[in-house]
Amino acid sequence: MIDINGLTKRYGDKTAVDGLSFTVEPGRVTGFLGPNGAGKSTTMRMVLGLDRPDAGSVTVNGRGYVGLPRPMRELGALLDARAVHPGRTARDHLLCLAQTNGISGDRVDEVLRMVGLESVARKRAGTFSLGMSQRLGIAVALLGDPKVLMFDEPVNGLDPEGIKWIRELMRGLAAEDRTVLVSSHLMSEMALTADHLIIIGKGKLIADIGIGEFVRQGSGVLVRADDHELLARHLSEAGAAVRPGTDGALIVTGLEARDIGKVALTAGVALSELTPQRSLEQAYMDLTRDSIEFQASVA
Ligand SMILES: Nc1ncnc2c1ncn2[C@@H]1O[C@H](COP(=O)(O)OP(=O)(O)OP(=O)(O)O)[C@@H](O)[C@H]1O
Repeated sequence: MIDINGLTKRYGDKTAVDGLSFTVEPGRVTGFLGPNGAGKSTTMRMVLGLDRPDAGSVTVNGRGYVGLPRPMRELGALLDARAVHPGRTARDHLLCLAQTNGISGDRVDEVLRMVGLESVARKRAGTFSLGMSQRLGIAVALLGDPKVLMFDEPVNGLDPEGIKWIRELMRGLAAEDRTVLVSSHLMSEMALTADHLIIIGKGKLIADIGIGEFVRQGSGVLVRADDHELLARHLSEAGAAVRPGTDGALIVTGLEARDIGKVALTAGVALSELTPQRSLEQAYMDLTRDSIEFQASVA
C-alpha cells in the first residue's frame, strides 16, 4: 500500500504538488491521471525519496521508502527508462542492481524472460529503442519481486503489441494482490487498464474514484440553462441524478437528453446547452479543463 498524506512540493514560486492525499490499495490497478505538468512524476519521485516534500508525508507499506532495509524488494519503480548506463548490457545492468540488493542472478534471467528481452540481454542498453528501454525499466521494477509497483507512463514508445503486453502485465500483478500505481495522461489507456483512478490537476486532487463510477458519471448529459436551480429541482423530481459540472453547468444522469428537454419545457426553463457526454476521454477533459497548464490557442 502507498499512503500519501498532505504532500506538497514547491520549486521556487511554482507549487508542483499541492496538499495531495490519497491511498493506493493492493489488488487493483490504480491509474494516476493528469494533464502534462499536473505533478504526477514529482509525486512519484517523492514516494521514492528522490525529492524531499515541503510538507506532508509518504509511506510504502507503512514506512518511508528511504528507511526500508531492502527497498527493491518492497517497491519496484519505473520512472525514467533512459536512466541506464548506455555502455552496459541489459543483463549487466540488472546483475549490478541484483548484487547490491541481495537478489540472485537467476532472478535476472527470469525478469529478462518476463519482459521479452532475452535475445538482446547481452546488447548494450545504449543501442535500445525507447520501447526496449521501457521493457528494461520494467525488468528493473520487477527484479526484487516487490509487493508494490509504480510505473510512470510505461506505454511511452511501445507499439500496440507492447501496449497490450503492459496492460496484461499490470492486470496480472494486481491479480497477485500487489499494489500497482501507473501514471498516464491518456484516459483512453487507463479505461482499459485501471480499476481505480486518481486524477490530479495543477498538483491538486480532482478525483479519487472507481473506474465503474467514473464511467457511470461520464455517461451523463451536460446541461446549461437560465435557471439551474429550478431545473435541477424538476430533474430530481423526475428521477434524475444531478451534479454540478464546470462553469455552472449541470451533469445529469438517469434521463435521456430528450426527456431532460421535456422537463425543462414543463418547468419553463430555457436551455442553452444539452450535450450527451461523448466519451470517457471527454469526461476526463471536462474534469481537468481548468487545470491544463499548456494549452494551444485557437488561431
Ligand atoms: N526540478 C524541477 N524544477 C522546477 N520545476 C519543476 C521541476 N520538476 C517539475 N517541475 C514543475 O512541476 C510541475 C509538475 O511537473 P511533473 O513533471 O511532476 O508533472 P507530470 O504530471 O509528471 O507531467 P508530464 O505528464 O508532462 O510528465 C510542472 O509545472 C513542472 O514544470
